[in-house]
Amino acid sequence: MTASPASPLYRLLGYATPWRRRIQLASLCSILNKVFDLAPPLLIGAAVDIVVQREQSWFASIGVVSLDAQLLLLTILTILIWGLESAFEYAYKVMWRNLSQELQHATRMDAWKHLQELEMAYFERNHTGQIMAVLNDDVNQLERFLDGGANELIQVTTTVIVIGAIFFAASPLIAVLAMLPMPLVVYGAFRFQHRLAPLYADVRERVSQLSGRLANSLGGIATVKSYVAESFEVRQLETESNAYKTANAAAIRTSSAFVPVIRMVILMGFTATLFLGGKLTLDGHLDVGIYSVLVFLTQRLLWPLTGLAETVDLYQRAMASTKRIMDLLDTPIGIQSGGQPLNIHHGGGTIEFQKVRFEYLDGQRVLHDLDFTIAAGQTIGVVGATGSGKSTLVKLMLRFYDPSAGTIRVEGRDLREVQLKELRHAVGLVSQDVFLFGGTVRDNIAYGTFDATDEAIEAAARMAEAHEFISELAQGYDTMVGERGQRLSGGQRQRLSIARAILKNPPILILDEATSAVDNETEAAIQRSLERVAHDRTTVVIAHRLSTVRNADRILVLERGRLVEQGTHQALLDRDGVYAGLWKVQTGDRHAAGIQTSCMDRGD
Ligand SMILES: Nc1ncnc2c1ncn2[C@@H]1O[C@H](COP(=O)(O)OP(=O)(O)OP(=O)(O)O)[C@@H](O)[C@H]1O
Repeated sequence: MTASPASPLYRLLGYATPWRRRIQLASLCSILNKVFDLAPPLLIGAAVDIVVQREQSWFASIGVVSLDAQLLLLTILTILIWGLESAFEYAYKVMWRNLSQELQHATRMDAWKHLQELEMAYFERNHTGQIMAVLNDDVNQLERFLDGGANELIQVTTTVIVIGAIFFAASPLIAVLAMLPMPLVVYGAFRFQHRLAPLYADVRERVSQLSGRLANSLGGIATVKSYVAESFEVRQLETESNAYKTANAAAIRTSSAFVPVIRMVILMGFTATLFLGGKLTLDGHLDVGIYSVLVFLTQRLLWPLTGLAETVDLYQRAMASTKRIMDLLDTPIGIQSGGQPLNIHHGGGTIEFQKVRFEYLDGQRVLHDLDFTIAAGQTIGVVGATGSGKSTLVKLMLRFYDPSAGTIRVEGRDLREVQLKELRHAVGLVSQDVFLFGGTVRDNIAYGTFDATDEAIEAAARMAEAHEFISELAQGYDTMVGERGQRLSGGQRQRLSIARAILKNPPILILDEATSAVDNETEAAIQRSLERVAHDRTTVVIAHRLSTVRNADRILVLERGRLVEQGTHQALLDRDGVYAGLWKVQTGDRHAAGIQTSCMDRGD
């Protein structure tokens, strides 16, 4: 994921621009609630003032002389203030909570949408579990902060300002002494925040490592079991979990020190108010009512400031998470769609590779200057030893990656210039790694052709020779296939994936080892259906079993990323080169094939 130098808060505010008005309104409600919440000590002061000063009280000075009227006014003010405090409390809670829900939903959905657009190379660089941690844990941290933390920060600031103003109005001298520790508190909070930031960034990173390990291990649970590696997996997770615990311990040590330190600093202000205010009152320089207000208010200052630690803590966690979410959102899309429409019709679909070179991220050259043309409507076989680059060829045709050099054209257009969605709509891929989604048989066939009718789905299944086994399942087309299609056999899964490609009805069909996981009988069945399907489309068939491609119009033979031979099955046999060698191996003429295969293994 990429990183931006701007602060996470700044980036979050930029992201939250559409919610700005509502954030301002929620902030206003938080402020007003706090202002009314701080008023009761003033009411107590007024009550003391009334009973001590009687007709010389502050209320009397504004014209309410009768003691009964003063008490009545005090009662009305109290009801009003408490009523307003409650009303604003309700308003800010509803607003902040709804905002937090909307923002968490929006960030998750935006991150997910952005992820869908990212190229395959991104998913090779970042593990699934790590990406999931961003979409779950990090988004939840942000939600938690907005749920309560944002309001806390606003209210603490309001408290300091309001109480500061009252102190200054009551007695500038005491105000200065009481407020003296304030800069220390704020400085302390920022210092802590500064120290906590990298610690929480570390914690977030550990969470994603942990989640990565979990996803990886659960994904390979059958391998774990078959290799009796359960205790190895437990130890591995223990390492990650311990790292998470240790990272948290460092953060806990620092964040826990905050409250005691701040409390001692505040104590200085409180004792100054208590002592100096008391002395001034005894000497007759300060009214009893005002003294009681100041003592109560210093208390009101104390508690929110100790709570500031937790809020800073929450804030810091949220910012560490925000950074990761924003980094994901800002990751540039490596494979950008071109603007031109493709408009391939059935029977069309010429594919040209012109001096195509390719390397994956590790920089190892996998394809070397490939040059070939597949005419529209032809069936082309691609064969070659394991690792010779056959599947890579397919990934380039689908633009999962772009070539490092050279050009791939479909219908004469450079793939980089055509609309990506149109290109991928035009290509149907049946690969050796069949992926079924948790859902019904019907859902899986209709994946990608979401508006297909039941009749069309059944017709595709019949063509893929899948209808018969589907009909025998307990719920037919409504049978749940389980996670990744675990409840079906490999051959059944493969037939569903062929039905899926048939339903898509693309002008170009790519079969990457489509029959590799099935028995001979199933292969024959699949072969029959594929011949029917390939009839009016450009078809690329990648196969290890050469019998699968012997009827192809042309066969391309790859060796270590180079196109070493091409021609029809018969022409290649006559040539007696690499292909002929492979054919002999597969048809049982091992002796004759010995020389050829050893050449292939060496890559000569
Ligand atoms: N995502 C990747 N990152 C780095 N290298 C890769 C990646 N995928 C494949 N390779 C490498 O590219 C080379 C070609 O792989 P490719 O999958 O295209 O071969 P293949 O001919 O389809 O093999 P097979 O017949 O075994 O499926 C191999 O050396 C492989 O290690």
